[in-house]
Amino acid sequence: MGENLDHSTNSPLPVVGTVNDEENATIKPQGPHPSRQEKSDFDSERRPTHHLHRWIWFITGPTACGKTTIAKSLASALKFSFLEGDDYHPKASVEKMSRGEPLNDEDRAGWLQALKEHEIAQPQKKQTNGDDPEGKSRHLVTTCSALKKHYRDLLRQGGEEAKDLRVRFVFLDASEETLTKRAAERKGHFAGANLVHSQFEALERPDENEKDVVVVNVEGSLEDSERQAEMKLKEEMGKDDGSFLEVL
Ligand SMILES: Nc1ncnc2c1ncn2[C@@H]1O[C@H](COP(=O)(O)OP(=O)(O)OP(=O)(O)O)[C@@H](O)[C@H]1O
Ligand SMILES: O=C(O)[C@H](O)[C@@H](O)[C@H](O)[C@H](O)CO
Repeated sequence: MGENLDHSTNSPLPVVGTVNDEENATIKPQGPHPSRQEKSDFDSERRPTHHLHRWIWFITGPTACGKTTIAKSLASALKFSFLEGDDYHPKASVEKMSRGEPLNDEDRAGWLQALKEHEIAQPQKKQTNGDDPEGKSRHLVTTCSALKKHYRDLLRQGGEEAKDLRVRFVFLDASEETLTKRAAERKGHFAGANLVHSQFEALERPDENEKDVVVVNVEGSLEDSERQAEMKLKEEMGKDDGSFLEVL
């Protein structure tokens, strides 16, 4: 788990980087969107407007639902930047969760605000001609449990304030029993199985009015969950403007 920042010292936000190791460097998006012409047909005059949008996907759900695992897989597959939302929890919150004690709204307020501000502050990647010299996409996949609707509303607000942003959510859906088992089997994570029940007590599942939430059932294999999530993200981004976003 990455370094946890203590917001009282206003420490700098963690550097956003891409999950970009050798093995992933060769991963290409799963081919152009069916309606998409070959990249060679897309020169600057005809490039669709969707390049103007910045996408931020929040991978959400209770502890051990797979936010970090699936977010990293998505960032690799889409060549988006990855951000571990847990790194924004102040040290006191991490210690509290390590003891199996649930966070409350007050504990989460500063954390969510920091994530919201990062959404807006995310450095705008200069529009290039399709090369990506820095290897860092301006599009982001980030983890955030976002257990309650008003937490999600705060993050949505960040998107509205930033104007060029498309903020979307993936809710990783599994039973309390499954997540308790996974949390117990997980090694080296500050949150254990003793935190899972309180997560479900706090959880407000996204309702049918939250149209910007994609639900992924993660009861099956990890590979199946990752495949489902990638397919649903691409479908959602393609719907936005008729063609799958050319990710850098
Ligand atoms: N279908 C699945 N989807 C996601 N994770 C799975 C699946 N099957 C098994 N796992 C395992 O469950 C664990 C999920 O842990 P992970 O740290 O990614 O969850 P998380 O939601 O980020 O947790 P936290 O919120 O506590 O940081 C991993 O060890 C992962 O390998
Ligand atoms: O809102 C919360 O209570 C926390 O963000 C947890 O849901 C996270 O998942 C954390 O990583 C602990 O596992």
